[in-house]
Amino acid sequence: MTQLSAAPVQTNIPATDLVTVSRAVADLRRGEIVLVQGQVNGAVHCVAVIAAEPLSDHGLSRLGDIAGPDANPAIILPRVRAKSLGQACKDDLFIAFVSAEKSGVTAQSLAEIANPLLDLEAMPSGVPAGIWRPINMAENAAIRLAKLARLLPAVVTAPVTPEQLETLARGQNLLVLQSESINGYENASAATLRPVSEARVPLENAENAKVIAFRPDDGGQEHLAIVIDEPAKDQPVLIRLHSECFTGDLIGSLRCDCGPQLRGAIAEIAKSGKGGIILYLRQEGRGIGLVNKLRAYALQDRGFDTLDANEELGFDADERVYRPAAEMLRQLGFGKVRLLTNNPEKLSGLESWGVTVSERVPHKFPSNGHNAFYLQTKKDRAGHLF
Ligand SMILES: Nc1nc2c(ncn2[C@@H]2O[C@H](COP(=O)(O)OP(=O)(O)OP(=O)(O)O)[C@@H](O)[C@H]2O)c(=O)[nH]1
Ligand SMILES: [Zn+2]
Repeated sequence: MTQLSAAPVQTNIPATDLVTVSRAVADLRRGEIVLVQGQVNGAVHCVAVIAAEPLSDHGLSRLGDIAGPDANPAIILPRVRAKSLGQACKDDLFIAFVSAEKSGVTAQSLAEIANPLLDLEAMPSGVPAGIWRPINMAENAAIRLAKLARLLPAVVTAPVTPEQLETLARGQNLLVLQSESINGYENASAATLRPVSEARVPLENAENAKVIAFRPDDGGQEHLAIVIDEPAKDQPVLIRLHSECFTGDLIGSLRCDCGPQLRGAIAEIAKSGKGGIILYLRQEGRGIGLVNKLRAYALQDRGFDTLDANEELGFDADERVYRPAAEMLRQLGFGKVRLLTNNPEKLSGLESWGVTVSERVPHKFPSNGHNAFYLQTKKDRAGHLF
């Protein structure tokens, strides 16, 4: 971990700042420019940011106009990507490439640099020579914002002064974000989750079930609690934290074990006769989103394992946070749980937010021939307890 990524995460972020992050996520996904300000040891860095993935020549030229004639935009890439482009970058997680000239840098050439699926061995032709430099606090937060937007973690940035930032925000109606609001967004947003709807939903293996939807104040994604029967609040409650998996939960993908785990948890809770809860967390692809998970699958078909594929794309092996789960449990009135899982990080994640895990209940299902290597990798490299 570099010093930058180890920056302390602030969790008491004003509600208006959370809404700004939520709005900026949508702007970034549309190819819009946002402004990020970061401060470390008294030094202030401000950048105009555009995501590399939906980059257009129009967006790039707007960013160039913002940067002015003397400053060239930089592309911020994951270390692994820079390495495969022939750049040694020690232990920085992300690195900036600044081309020496503006001419020749097109949206397409930058998008190609950013996409590890394009299998580039060397700098694509058409991109002029340039320099590689460490990223600053604002650029680090911009990468985090791209991750929150479930885009590839690669952005194009142009440096601006704090005065320019003010002028641009007013004159061009661009959002201004503080790096600590971006870095702390997920946990701070989880603290504002509130139940917004609830209904009885009889399930195949648990007829007495209800689904409660929780929404954060900033308008971010809803998480769901599936409550089966009437679990007692003064006893440890049997629960599962289930991260969303469109492919496994919904269409029966054999690449993972999510479908059997979800249905198995419902059946096991119902069978216990004491009730329990499944928290269905909107953390598809271990928090990288469905589109990026499909990219990770494509890399796995080229020989990467499930953890390396994430890292090749510029993500951590696991990007999930557990405060949403802890917050929903708290609001439902449960402080002690028996957790259906093989993943030790779920235990420590919940406990770090004040939930007592009195027991881990193993949750293993037979492999199906397609997911054996995936399950073995989780055991060998992610410490899963099979
Ligand atoms: N990035 C990525 N995500 C994956 C892959 N395979 C499955 N997933 C996601 O991994 C998550 C699996 O979630 P869980 O089953 O809740 O968690 P787990 O870490 O396996 O832990 P337990 O099942 O509780 O033991 C889901 O969000 C899936 O979409 C993969 O190859 N890459
Ligand atoms: Zn799955």
